[in-house]
Amino acid sequence: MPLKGDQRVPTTMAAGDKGVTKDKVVGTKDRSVGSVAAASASSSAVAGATGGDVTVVKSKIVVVGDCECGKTALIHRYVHSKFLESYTPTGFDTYSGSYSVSDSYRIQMSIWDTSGDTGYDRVRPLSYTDADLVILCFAIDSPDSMENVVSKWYPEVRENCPTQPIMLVGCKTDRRSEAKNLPAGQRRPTFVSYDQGLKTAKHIGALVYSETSAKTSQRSVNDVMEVAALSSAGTTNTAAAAGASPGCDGPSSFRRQRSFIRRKRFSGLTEAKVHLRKEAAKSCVVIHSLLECWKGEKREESRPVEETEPGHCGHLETPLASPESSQSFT
Ligand SMILES: Nc1nc2c(ncn2[C@@H]2O[C@H](COP(=O)(O)OP(=O)(O)OP(=O)(O)O)[C@@H](O)[C@H]2O)c(=O)[nH]1
Repeated sequence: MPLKGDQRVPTTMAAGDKGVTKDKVVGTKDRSVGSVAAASASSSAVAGATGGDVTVVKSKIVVVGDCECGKTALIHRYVHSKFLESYTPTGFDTYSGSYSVSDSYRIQMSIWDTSGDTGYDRVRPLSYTDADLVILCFAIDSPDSMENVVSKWYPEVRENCPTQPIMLVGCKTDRRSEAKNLPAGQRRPTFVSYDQGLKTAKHIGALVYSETSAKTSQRSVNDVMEVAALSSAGTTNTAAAAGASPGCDGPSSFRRQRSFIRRKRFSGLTEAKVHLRKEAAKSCVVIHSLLECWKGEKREESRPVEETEPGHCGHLETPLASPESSQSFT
């Protein structure tokens, strides 16, 4: 069954609101390559658009990591504010979320849940197409899943997303406290420590390292997704918006912002949020001016020929393309 298009996005939201559209918009367990490619094509809309006074930027976030490490539970908790106790192996699923940076700037996320199963190793790479950011997960109660971050996931991500930011997320932190209450004599599982996670994040050049519990901490999950939204919107989208306007030079502030996100390593989510919010506000201004510039050019282009080139046959004025159609320039 092919993946369907999305998506419902609220038109008004408080600034800084995580503003999630709590709809799982696509819920297939489709394993066919074709449907993934189709979805990829439809979600490659990463250009900026203005809807009324609100600048909407689309971003694609891909979530990867070992089987059962907690990817689906993390996304589900964010989108539906509920912990998913049961385990159902994922094929490919996409979810939508919307994050309001300010009253006039919204990031519309397409969140791609993938399977950690090796059976999907040849198909999964299709999910990375047009990704703006990758969330790489492991479970803190599974040292193997962290080893696989370095030996399997990082190489796969870099092969398919050579420059996109990566966030490293250690899932299931509640298991640490759970283990403290184990009856005496019962074997305590081996955990990945916070420092080990941080070290791995540095090793792979991740933007930030964070630990979450989809079971007990909505806040930790929201923080991760907020930083993901802000950093994803600061990378490819601004490039797409710049590309939407071939005649307008990409402003230097836009280039600075992209390189800032690619260079930056944050010590934690709080620091990441503060910096990324500032950068996001700047990028909103940049995107808005690029779109205005592009619209101006379209107006110019669509003037009847005789106005500018006497002697040629005139042509009918073509209607102004909607901002969304700027995607075709990306
Ligand atoms: N205690 C605890 N369990 C969790 C947490 N997150 C996920 N789980 C459980 O771990 C199991 C696997 O979680 P999923 O989120 O489905 O795993 P996944 O990474 O999406 O797995 P695949 O679809 O196979 O790639 C489920 O039974 C979840 O309930 C968590 O934060 N704490």
